[in-house]
Amino acid sequence: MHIIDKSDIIRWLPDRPKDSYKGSMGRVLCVGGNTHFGGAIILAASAAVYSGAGLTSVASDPINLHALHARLPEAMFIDYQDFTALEDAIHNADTVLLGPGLGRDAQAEAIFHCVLSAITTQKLVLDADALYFISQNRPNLPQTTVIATPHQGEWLRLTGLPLSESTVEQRQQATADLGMWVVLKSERTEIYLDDTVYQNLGGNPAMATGGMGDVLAGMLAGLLGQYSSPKETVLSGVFLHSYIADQLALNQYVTLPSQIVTEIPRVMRELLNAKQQF
Ligand SMILES: NC(=O)C1=CN([C@@H]2O[C@H](COP(=O)(O)OP(=O)(O)OC[C@H]3O[C@@H](n4cnc5c(N)ncnc54)[C@H](O)[C@@H]3O)[C@@H](O)[C@H]2O)[C@@H](O)CC1
Ligand SMILES: Nc1ncnc2c1ncn2[C@@H]1O[C@H](COP(=O)(O)OP(=O)(O)O)[C@@H](O)[C@H]1O
Ligand SMILES: [Mg+2]
Repeated sequence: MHIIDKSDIIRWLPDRPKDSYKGSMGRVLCVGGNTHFGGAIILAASAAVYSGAGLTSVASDPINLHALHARLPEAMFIDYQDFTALEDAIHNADTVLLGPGLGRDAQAEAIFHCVLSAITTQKLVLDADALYFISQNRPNLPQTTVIATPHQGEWLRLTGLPLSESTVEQRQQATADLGMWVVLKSERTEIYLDDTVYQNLGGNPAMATGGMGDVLAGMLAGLLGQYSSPKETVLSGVFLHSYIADQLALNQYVTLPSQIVTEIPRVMRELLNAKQQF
């Protein structure tokens, strides 16, 4: 197992080209947020915007529209019950995040299948309730980069393998069977990328707050349109999320997911400055 190394993260961090414009910095669509869990998709979309995505849209229940725009006017909005609009939005995106706050009812299941069928070349990040539907249905996945971000409960539901009673080799085989890259979240998050397994040593108990995983999923989606290598993006997103949380925890008993979000641009700039000094 490889350990994620800060010097690699710094080396991989992309410098925004001089001729960057919003359409070249990643077009992200975040799908989720039912009538109960709007906060989950708002946090994820905020993380995508603050990670530098050029254009971010949210497909969600209309009840979340005003809350989203009050916190994140940068995001565009689609009613996720309108499947024509949803499919159009997917085709206009280069990365889709599906799952935070989606719920598990019949409407959520229909949206889940609509998104899976509409994906063509878009990279796909699956989190939360999208992973529930994967574990229930085992649908065919699109032939594109698919990244799942389960916590231990979601992992157990997906694979039947308890984290504490399985080996890395068993987990590697399980991710190969799933046909996705897997970010298996814990206090020592493991990242399964084809034949290579990485471990992230960052992170701390001040992160144990609802919404923390939604922010990670949004960061991954936001970064995917900016890096040239999806593997380097996943490793960088996991590292940055915990690195920011560790900085905040030096002075705070608990680190709120929304505080991680607002720190992302500053910390990315800090690491880019370190890169430019070499
Ligand atoms: N502000 C919001 O709107 C939030 C909404 N959320 C949404 O709430 C819905 C349900 O998410 P849950 O994660 O609770 O659903 P799950 O039911 O998938 O996971 C919780 C279950 O997993 C078990 N578990 C075992 N190890 C765990 C671990 N290390 N971490 C977490 N759980 C572990 C728990 O005991 C529990 O039974 C999702 O749609 C999610 O996106 C959450 O993201 C929290 C914030
Ligand atoms: N004690 C801890 N040490 C390190 N990281 C933690 C700890 N508790 C939570 N985290 C991190 O917080 C995130 C929690 O994700 P998740 O359970 O999906 O949250 P939510 O669904 O509430 O958004 C993961 O990235 C996990 O690694
Ligand atoms: Mg979660």
